[in-house]
Amino acid sequence: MSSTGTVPAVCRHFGICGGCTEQDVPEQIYHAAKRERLIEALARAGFADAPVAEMIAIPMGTRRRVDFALLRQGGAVRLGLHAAKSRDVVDIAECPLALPAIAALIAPLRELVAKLSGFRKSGSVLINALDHGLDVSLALDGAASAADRSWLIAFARDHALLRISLGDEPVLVLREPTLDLGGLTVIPPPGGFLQPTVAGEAAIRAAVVAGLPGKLTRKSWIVELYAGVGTLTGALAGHARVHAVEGNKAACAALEAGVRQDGLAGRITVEARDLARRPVTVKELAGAACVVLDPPFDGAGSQIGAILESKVPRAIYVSCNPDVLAREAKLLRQAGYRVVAAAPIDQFPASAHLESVVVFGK
Ligand SMILES: C[S@@+](CC[C@H](N)C(=O)[O-])C[C@H]1O[C@@H](n2cnc3c(N)ncnc32)[C@H](O)[C@@H]1O
Repeated sequence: MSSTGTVPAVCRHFGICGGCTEQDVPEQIYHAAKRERLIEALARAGFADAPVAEMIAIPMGTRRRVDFALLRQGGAVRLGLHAAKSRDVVDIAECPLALPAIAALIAPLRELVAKLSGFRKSGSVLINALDHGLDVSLALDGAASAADRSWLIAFARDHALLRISLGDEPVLVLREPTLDLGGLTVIPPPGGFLQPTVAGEAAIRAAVVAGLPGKLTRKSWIVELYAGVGTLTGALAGHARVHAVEGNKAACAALEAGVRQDGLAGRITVEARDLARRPVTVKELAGAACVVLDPPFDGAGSQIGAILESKVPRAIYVSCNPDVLAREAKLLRQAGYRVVAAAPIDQFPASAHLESVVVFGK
């Protein structure tokens, strides 16, 4: 999207920080250009007249997952996002994209990591806002000392965090870090993947549920691929039985525990599986009413083949990469699918990134 520079950017770091490259584009032009990216991706796949809905807008100040980079340079610590197309860390004083509670931690976190002997030169700090507060996980490039752990504990108490962790190891849990995923409550692993905004997540969920086949019965079942911690799983289970497949073991364990805790074991089965190395097969897909897939940025790759060969009448594709979507949608068209609905969602406000949900039917 080309910047027109006709509205003032809201952040003082605009133009340097690589996070929000489109802040100065007037809203209407920005939303139209993003929707156009989905129209264009589907046209490239051979769906020239795909029914693409209006853009679902997400406001600034709502991002609930932020991964800040850390760099120690001389005596100072830089904390922020990378500069555009660079490994340089832009030291930030504000982040209007993030939830205010996350932005308020920027300065205190910088002070905290400066004191840590386990932080030598580079690292990162991932903040997830969950139902009742913030979950913070630090990745450092050295071994944390006992004193470092004491600093982390004091920081978590001072800022009333839910949990503070070193990588995936919790150092202190002050309150159960729960997350309501619309029909299922889970405790995500430290730093685990979450959709970046709550409103965007709800929009994805609504578009996926709206795309389900009309004639589902209690006995129908859905195969959900790349399920994460279950962002869509609980909502899907309200309509059919779900077999949820995910490659990250910690995410699977979180989802499985949530399913048991919420008494959904009769509706949802969970499988830890690397879909790149061991895709779900045509045989395993046989009889499913629908396959829902939400692959990582580089797409479903080798998993697509079995979907193409299967007789699954409906495939709902959640995408964060329009170029890969174009490639994989073309294969779906060649296998006899048409586009039933397509929804662009501004899950990454003020950036060129686009999230979309495309419903394919045979
Ligand atoms: C875009 S996220 C979507 C997660 C979930 N549907 C959500 O909305 O939160 C992609 C998911 O794919 C998983 N993943 C990546 N590569 C995978 C693979 N080879 N096999 C299985 N899962 C994989 C990631 O762990 C991540 O949970």
